[in-house]
Amino acid sequence: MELRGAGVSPGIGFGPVRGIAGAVPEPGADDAPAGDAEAETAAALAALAAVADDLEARGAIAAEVGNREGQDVLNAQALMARDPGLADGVRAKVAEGRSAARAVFESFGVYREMLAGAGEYLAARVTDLDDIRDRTVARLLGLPMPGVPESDEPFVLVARDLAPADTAVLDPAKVVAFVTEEGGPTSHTAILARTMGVPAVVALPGATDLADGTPVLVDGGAGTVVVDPSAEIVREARDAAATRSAALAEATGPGRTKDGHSVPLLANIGGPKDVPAAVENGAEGVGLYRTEFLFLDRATPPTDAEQERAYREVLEAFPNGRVVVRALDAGADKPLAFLPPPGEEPNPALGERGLRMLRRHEDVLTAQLSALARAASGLTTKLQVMAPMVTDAEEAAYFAAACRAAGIEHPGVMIEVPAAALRATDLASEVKFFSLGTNDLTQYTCAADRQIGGLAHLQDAWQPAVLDLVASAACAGIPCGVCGEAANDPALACVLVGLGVTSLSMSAPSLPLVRAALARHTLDECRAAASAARAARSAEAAKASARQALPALASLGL
Ligand SMILES: C=C(OP(=O)(O)O)C(=O)O
Ligand SMILES: [Mg+2]
Repeated sequence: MELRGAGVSPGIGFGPVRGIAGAVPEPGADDAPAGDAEAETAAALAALAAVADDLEARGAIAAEVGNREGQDVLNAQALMARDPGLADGVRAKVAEGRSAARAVFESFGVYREMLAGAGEYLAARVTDLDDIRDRTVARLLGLPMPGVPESDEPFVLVARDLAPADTAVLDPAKVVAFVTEEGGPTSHTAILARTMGVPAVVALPGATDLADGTPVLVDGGAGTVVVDPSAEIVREARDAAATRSAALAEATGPGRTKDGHSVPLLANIGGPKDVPAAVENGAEGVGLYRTEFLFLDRATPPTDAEQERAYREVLEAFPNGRVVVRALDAGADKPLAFLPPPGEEPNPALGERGLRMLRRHEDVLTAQLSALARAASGLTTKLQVMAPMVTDAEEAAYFAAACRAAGIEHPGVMIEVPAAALRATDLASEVKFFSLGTNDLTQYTCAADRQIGGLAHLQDAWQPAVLDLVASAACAGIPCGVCGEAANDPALACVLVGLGVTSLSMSAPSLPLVRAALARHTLDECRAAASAARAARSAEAAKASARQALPALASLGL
């Protein structure tokens, strides 16, 4: 049986399904204890100790894969599980006649209330506490562990959607593919999958009905999931992937078309931990440093020193290149605990986010820009800083002034609001460069929330209307890159270059294929593909006619 969703991260993954387990039920208040009070207490304390051990072991794994923040979070959780006050609470509840699981549940309840009422910082830790409680109760009741499953063998992770917290401890060596029921091509599950180089299919209806252990073959390029495939199908898929890798290994060096037109190929990163993959894949610099990962899952902003360190680490990795850092893009699909929207927002994507949020919290913007300026001082790397969610020239001028005040010489703006693309020449007189955020630009052009899987067909940067807006921004007279997910698609990358885009930034694993696709086509062929795509009347037709104008794609198995 073959299921079809949206392929968002190319590659082949084969393995048994492991689902993210659902919620752990509350143990009944009247559940009878299984043994006497002593045995029941011993069982509860042993479960707490086992959960703490397990959290520490997962922390060590997170550290091994370079995720030190993940390790800190898990170690802090282990400490909570080992809290002597918690153990006393469990003893007292068991003495009152509760079962081990119920005693654990109620003892956590006392802490939960204390934390929830103790101010913003501690309230944010309630989720961590609930996670430890659920893990302990699951262990006592013999239920599957909540969250990302543990497995000794590689597996295909299946979930409704993946939250950043679910993925903090993912070991890329264990997860051979992601399949999710929700999430569009530009959702953060998709972005994460591409960053990790893990094949992924999203927006697959019924994905969570796949039983644990079912073998599946995931094709993250085609968007298909073959359930229980024959050995021959798996072998063929792996052979095709190997042929493609061999073709890719041939394309090296800076990005350029067949006739030598230079198109710098840059990487999208979320922090210093993504730099090695960018370098390995030949990135000529960073085209989008998403700084919100530094601010995520914490109740206060990172300190000035912490920010400076994270920025400098990235800048130092590209002494001859450029690093384009995006100022904090909080709000909508990237909510931050310490920067909540000012009120209820029925449409968060149209609310206070990006530069709008930074203007409300100018101290956060100023601190970030100063940390960036300090991080770059004395280095040869070219630091460029851009603002997210900019609508008009006044906003662009505001951001450029803030950069200048901090000593940053190359301010730019993201073009992700249709108004900004339509009036690109107004904005171009205020800043030094543009970077097209095609994820949001597509969301806003097609009025299709990027977080809704059912609208995947409209979240397609091949939509001719999106291509028109790209062309409008690209001819405004200043350098104009693309850092949205559109740049990951080799055919679309050629079209973007044909539209006048001057650099492309993408997830590191996509660089070789895009480099190879550009190297096999001339600038004129890219221009012809761009014209053909803009002349089409649907995304599908645009893609089909562009492909006809890009004959060498077939030699890359595309
Ligand atoms: C690159 C973009 O930003 P993000 O995906 O982080 O919103 C975009 O919108 O295209
Ligand atoms: Mg965006």
